[in-house]
Amino acid sequence: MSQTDPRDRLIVALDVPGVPEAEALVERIGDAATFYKIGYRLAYAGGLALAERMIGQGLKVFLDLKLHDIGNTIEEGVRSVSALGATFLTVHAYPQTMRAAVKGRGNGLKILAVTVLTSYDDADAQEAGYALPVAELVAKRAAQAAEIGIDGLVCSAAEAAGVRGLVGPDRLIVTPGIRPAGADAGDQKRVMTPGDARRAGIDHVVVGRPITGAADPRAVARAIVAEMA
Ligand SMILES: O=C(O)c1cc(=O)[nH]c(=O)n1[C@@H]1O[C@H](COP(=O)(O)O)[C@@H](O)[C@H]1O
Repeated sequence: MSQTDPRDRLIVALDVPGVPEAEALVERIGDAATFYKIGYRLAYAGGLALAERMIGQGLKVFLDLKLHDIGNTIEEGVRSVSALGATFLTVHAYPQTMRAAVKGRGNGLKILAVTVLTSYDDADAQEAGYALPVAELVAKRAAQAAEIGIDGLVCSAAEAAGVRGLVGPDRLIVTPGIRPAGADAGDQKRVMTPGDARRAGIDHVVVGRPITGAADPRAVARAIVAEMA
């Protein structure tokens, strides 16, 4: 699949309980999507072996493991993940963690740093002990990530334009919290439509429930790709 295939802009979050459900969903979506995200729920239920099978079939896989640990553990863990052949892996955007992840990456794996989760607003950041408002915390972490040599950033689309200014044109910006107009936001607090996200200069959007919970996931995936074309 070429880097310029417009379908690659959509990453479908396979937030389903197990491998049979994930395989059924990938089958139903068919050629409407090329890129899938496997997070905790599926990774700890056979999802890593599934990831290798999907990669073998020519699909791209984003392993959303959001790693965060002491440097040595991160470096060696990222080395293990590199062998799986995934395209993206997430780590939390703490400087020690990001430096170690960059050291351990190989085999074409790109490291994405999660700045501030899209379910957080300023009150949530304050509750977690951060003095900075979310926008400033995102900016600080994005600047640190760029300096460390991280491949891309995960942030909300609302922050994408500011992050682009900080990290330059070569780093990837990947945004969850994307909702087609009229879709339920669920627990996401900083949301944007696919079209607006594209206009904000993001490289990939991550969409879960609006596709996985749809009566026709393939049609929703197609519509999202078309909205970003
Ligand atoms: O790293 C992520 O993918 C991520 C970061 C973040 O800040 N917010 C966020 O929602 N995500 C993930 O993006 C997906 C969004 O799913 P939906 O809200 O169902 O579209 C979920 O798999 C989340 O784990």
